Amino acid sequence: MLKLAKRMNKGMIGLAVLFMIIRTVGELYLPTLTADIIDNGVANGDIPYILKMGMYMIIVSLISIGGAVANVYVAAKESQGTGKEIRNEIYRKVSYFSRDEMDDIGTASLMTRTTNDVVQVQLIFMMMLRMVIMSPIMIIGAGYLAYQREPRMASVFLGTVPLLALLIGIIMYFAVPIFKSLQRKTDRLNLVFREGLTGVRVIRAFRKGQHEIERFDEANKDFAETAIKGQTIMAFLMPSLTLAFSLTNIFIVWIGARLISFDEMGAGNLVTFLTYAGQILMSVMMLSMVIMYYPRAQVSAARINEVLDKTSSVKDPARSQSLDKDKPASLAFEHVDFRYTGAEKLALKDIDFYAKEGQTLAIIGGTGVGKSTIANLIPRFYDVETGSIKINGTDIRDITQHKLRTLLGYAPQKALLFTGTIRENMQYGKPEATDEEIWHALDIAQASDFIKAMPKQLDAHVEQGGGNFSGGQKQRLSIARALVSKAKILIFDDSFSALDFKTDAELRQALKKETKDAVVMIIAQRISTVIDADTILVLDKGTIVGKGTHEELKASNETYQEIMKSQMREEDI
Ligand SMILES: Nc1ncnc2c1ncn2[C@@H]1O[C@H](COP(=O)(O)OP(=O)(O)OP(=O)(O)O)[C@@H](O)[C@H]1O
Repeated sequence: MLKLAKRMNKGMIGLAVLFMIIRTVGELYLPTLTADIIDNGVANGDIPYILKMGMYMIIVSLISIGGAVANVYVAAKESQGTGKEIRNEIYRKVSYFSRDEMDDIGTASLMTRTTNDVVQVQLIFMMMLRMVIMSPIMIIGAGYLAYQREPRMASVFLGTVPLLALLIGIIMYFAVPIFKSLQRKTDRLNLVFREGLTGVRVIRAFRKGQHEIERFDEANKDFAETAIKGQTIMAFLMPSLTLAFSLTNIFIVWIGARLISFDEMGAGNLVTFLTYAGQILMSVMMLSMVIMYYPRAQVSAARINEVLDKTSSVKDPARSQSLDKDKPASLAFEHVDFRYTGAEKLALKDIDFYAKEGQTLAIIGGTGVGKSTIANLIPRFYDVETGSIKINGTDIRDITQHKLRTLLGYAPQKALLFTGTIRENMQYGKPEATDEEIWHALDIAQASDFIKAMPKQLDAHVEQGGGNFSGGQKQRLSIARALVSKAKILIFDDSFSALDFKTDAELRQALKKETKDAVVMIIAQRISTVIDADTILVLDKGTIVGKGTHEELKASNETYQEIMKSQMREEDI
C-alpha cells in the first residue's frame, strides 16, 4: 500500500494536512467559545458579550468549513488522480506483457485489478487524506482540552474510549477476513460473467444457457452472501458507538451536575464536555472505519503491485542492433526448441528452416502439432528455449520488439477487428496509409467487393470484435490489414481456413504477385492452400517430419500423403 501511496504528490498531501488542521483546530475551538458564552455571557446577562462571541463563533465556523471543503477537494483530486495514474500504468505494463504473463494472471483478473482494485485503493487514499489526518488530531486535541478544563470529568473518557476500542476490535476480528475474501470473489464473478458474454454463441448452440445462468448465479450468490455477512458485522459498529456515546454522556452529566451543584464548575463546561465527547468518539469510529477497510484495500494494493512488479519474460536488448534494410528479406529458424511455461514436454523440437524474399513457406499439420506456436515465436509473443530465430540474418532478440514488429505483417488464427471503421482497422499497422493503399490491400485480400457493396464503404462501422462480419469476411479483412503495412515478413496463421476454395486460390494468386520482395509464411490445414508454396514444412508433434515442394512430399512423405488422402478424392491425387 505504501508503495502505491508514494505515488501521491507530496505537496498535495501537505495541503490536505494543512486544511485538515485548520478545520480541526476550528472545531476544537468552538466548544470553548460556547462555554465562554454560557459562563460569562448568559450567566451575567451580558448581551454585547454574547453578540461579540457569537460573531467570533461564526467567523471560526466559516474558517473551519473552508478548511473542510478545501481538504475534501484536495483529497478527492489527489486520490482520483493517483488512481488514474495507476490504471494507466497497469494498462501500459500489460500491453508489454508476453503471452506467458497474460496467461499467468488471466484477463478477467486483470480487468478486476484495473477497475475494482484501483477503486478500493483510491477509497483508502481518500480516507487517509481526510479521516486519518483528522482523527488523531481530534482525539488528542479534544482529550487535552477536556483534561485542561476539568481533569475529574475527563477521566470518563478513560473508561469509555477503551470500551469502544474493544467493541470495534471484536467487530474487526470477524469482519476483516470477510472483506479480504471479497476481492477474490469479485474476480470469480468477473470471470464467469466474461466467459458467459464472450462465449454466448457456443453456450446457446449447446443449449447451456440455463447451466451458465446457474453458474453465474452461484458466483453472484457467493459474492453477495459474503458482502452481506461483512455488512451485517459492520452494522454492529453504529450501536457500539451509540452505546459508548450514551454511557459517556450519562457519566459526564452525572459528574458535571454534581460539580455544578457544589459550585466547583460552570454550566458552560458541561456543554463543552458533551461536545468533546462527541468529537472524540466520532473520531475513534472514523479511524476504525479506515482500519476496517484497510485490509481489503491492502489485498487490492498487493494485487495491483503484482501486475506492476511483473517483468515481461520477453525483454528488449540493452543495445538494439540495426537491421540492414537493403539486404534481401529472410526468415530463419535455427534448431529451435520451445516449451510453454510449466509444460513438461517441448511444444517445438529442433525446428530448422530458411526462407528468403519472394518465397512462400507453408506449414501444414494436424491440430495441436505446433503450427501457431511457430507463428507466435516470430513476433516474440514467447521466446525460444534454445536455438534462434533470425530475420535478415539478425537474431530477433537483438532488436527491440517495436522494431521487430514493424517488420512483420501478421494475420492471427482468430481474426480480430476493433470497434471503429474499416479505414481505422486497415490503418492499424500504418496510420498514414492512404485510401488508395487500403483499397489495393482489400483487392488482394479479395475483400473489396463486399466493402464496396456497403453504403459507407471504408467508413462502414465495425462492431466489437468485428461482430457484423462473417468469419470469412473477417479473415479477409485481417489479411488486408496485414498487407497494408507492406511488411517484409508476412505471417498468415490459418487465415485462409474460412474461405471457399475459389476465394482461397484467387487470394493466394494475387498475393504471390504482390509479395515478390517479402517472405510469406502460410499456416494451413488444407493441402489446396499450401500446394503452390515454394517450401512446405510438414509438422507432427512439434517436429518437422517433411520438407519440400508439394510434388516432392506427395511422392515421398508418409504424413503428407496421409493428410492428402484424408482431404482429396483418389482421382485428384
Ligand atoms: N498457451 C499455452 N500454454 C500451454 N500449452 C499450449 C498453449 N498454447 C498451445 N499449447 C499447446 O501447444 C501445442 C501446440 O499448439 P498450437 O496452437 O501451436 O497448435 P496448432 O498446430 O496451431 O493447432 P491448430 O491447428 O489446432 O490451431 C498443443 O498441444 C497445445 O496444447
